[in-house]
Amino acid sequence: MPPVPNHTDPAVIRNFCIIAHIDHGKSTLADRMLQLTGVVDDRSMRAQYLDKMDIERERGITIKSQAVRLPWKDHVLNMIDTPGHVDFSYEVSRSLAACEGAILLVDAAQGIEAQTLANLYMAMEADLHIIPVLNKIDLPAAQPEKVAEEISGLIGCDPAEVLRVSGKTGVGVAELLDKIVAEVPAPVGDANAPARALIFDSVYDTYRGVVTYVRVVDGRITRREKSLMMSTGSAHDTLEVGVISPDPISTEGLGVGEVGYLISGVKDVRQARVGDTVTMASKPAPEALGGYDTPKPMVYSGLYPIDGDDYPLLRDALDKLRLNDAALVYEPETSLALGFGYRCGFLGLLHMEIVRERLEREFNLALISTAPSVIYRVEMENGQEHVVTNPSEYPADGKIAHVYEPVVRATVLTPTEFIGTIMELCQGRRGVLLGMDYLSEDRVEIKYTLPLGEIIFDFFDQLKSRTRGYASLDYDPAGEQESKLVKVDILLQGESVDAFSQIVHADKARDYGLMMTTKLKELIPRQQYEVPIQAAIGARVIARENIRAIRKDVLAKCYGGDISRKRKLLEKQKEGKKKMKTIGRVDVPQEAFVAALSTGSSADKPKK
Ligand SMILES: Nc1nc2c(ncn2[C@@H]2O[C@H](COP(=O)(O)OP(=O)(O)OP(=O)(O)O)[C@@H](O)[C@H]2O)c(=O)[nH]1
Repeated sequence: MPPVPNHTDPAVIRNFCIIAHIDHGKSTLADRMLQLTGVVDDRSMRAQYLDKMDIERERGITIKSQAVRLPWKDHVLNMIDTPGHVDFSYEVSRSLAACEGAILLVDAAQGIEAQTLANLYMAMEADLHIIPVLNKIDLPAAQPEKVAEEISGLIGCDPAEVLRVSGKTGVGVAELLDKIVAEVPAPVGDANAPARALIFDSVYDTYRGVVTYVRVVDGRITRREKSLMMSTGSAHDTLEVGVISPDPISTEGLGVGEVGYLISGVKDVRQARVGDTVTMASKPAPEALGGYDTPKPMVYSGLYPIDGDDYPLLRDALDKLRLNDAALVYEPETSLALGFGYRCGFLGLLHMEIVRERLEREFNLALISTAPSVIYRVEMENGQEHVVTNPSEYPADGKIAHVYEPVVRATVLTPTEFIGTIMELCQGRRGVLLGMDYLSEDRVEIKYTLPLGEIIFDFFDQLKSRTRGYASLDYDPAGEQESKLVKVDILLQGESVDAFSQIVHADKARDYGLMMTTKLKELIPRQQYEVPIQAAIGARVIARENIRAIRKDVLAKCYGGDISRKRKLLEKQKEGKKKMKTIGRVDVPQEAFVAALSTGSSADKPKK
């Protein structure tokens, strides 16, 4: 591996990122760049580099290099990775703020998709120089002419200017690197000013503590002095400063325009949050770099261990995850039906799924999660206001004046043949059409305002199945709207089961009630007496099912007077009952909760 030139002259630095829809080939192109610039040699590319990543992954240390330094013809290129999903859009915007240029990568066989647009708009807002690139031109299905036209329509360039590359074969990648040097502006900053560096990522590494990825804007970050986080005002020893290429290489410091990492005595990522500014404690900058924002949860759900004894384990696991996830919030919660658990707040559905999956996989926990809920704002007639993230906190009916729910502006990109079915889906979810734009003859961008609460169930799955996977979705928060919302309770033998309560639009209350009562009728085994299952809004019952009584005579088989056999059977029955939760007088098996609460929804999953 050639030595990494330790340039500090901003004139030779180019900071860029690659923005693309999922699967359009960002990682593959990045791999080719690593190879072509000699950062990873051809032989070790697969055999060593990626293998090492696997080991890292297994051991749970930092998996990805968030920013890689690539030497290219007397220049230093810093490639900065951006998280690709809407849940993390604040973090994307911070990564973009660390760059001067962006490669807009579009799969030549797929064309522009929803996240291509979302990321492009963010890059344009950050004033980045955009280099449009068509990828996968080696594919027989590639339609470079058509997609180049789409891109040119979007950003107003000449279709002939759109570079054509293949991340797979490496065609065009050297030209792309040359173009980055030629077109992306060099960073500018004041080398003599007090240091200011933007944190664009922060990860917890089991061995090294919090590793903070920074882009220096002014001055110099050095390892000899204490560093200071500007939003918290806390100073820490600077243990190590360096660049990544692709292994961490420690350096004396980082100057204007440079991108690298910083390790300080920070204990968890909340103390070194994405978007914060780092300065040097000896000569602190008077003003932070703009735009620091604390991530706000959008979706809440209760997480409960299936085995109540695992509650302390769940608490430890959440504490550990928090070291690495500044956006995760949680507080203890008790449910009559599910016992002790935590109410957790997430940035979105994908974030929620990732957290749950990590808890189950990394910490071996079996969990029940309650239906996701958005944040409702309830104004009472007496002027009081409640913020409700859990249906059980919803104020009792009667004195409610107004209820507000969060809405999003959603963009769906689709082949024109699916317009009808998509509109039907959005309308059914209380969507309001904002407009339609044709990207080409057969591809269209449809914009809707939709309540967030309508998207968090199975919207994405519905969209994918109705369009055979051809439509893509992206959405941004767009404030709140007043709606006619009600809380539907589910009662077993007159006893409300908090885990099943849900806040829904008044027009959909009956559907929800019917769905839950029918589902539960199937899931709850017959008891020794009749059990009514009711759905109710306040005292008004809107749906009802009955589980008929059965008297299961377990002793019937025990003819004769074999008393020990009788006892065994009775004990076995007692064992079985332990796995039941008792609601009032009704025994409900755990599986019934799990099954009744599973919505089958899943968000757009990134592969990484
Ligand atoms: N034929 C062909 N396939 C490619 C090319 N680039 C990427 N692929 C394939 O496309 C798929 C997605 O590529 P990735 O590089 O993982 O895509 P990505 O954009 O990084 O995906 P995310 O990380 O999930 O956003 C993989 O199966 C790649 O092998 C290319 O130039 N030609």
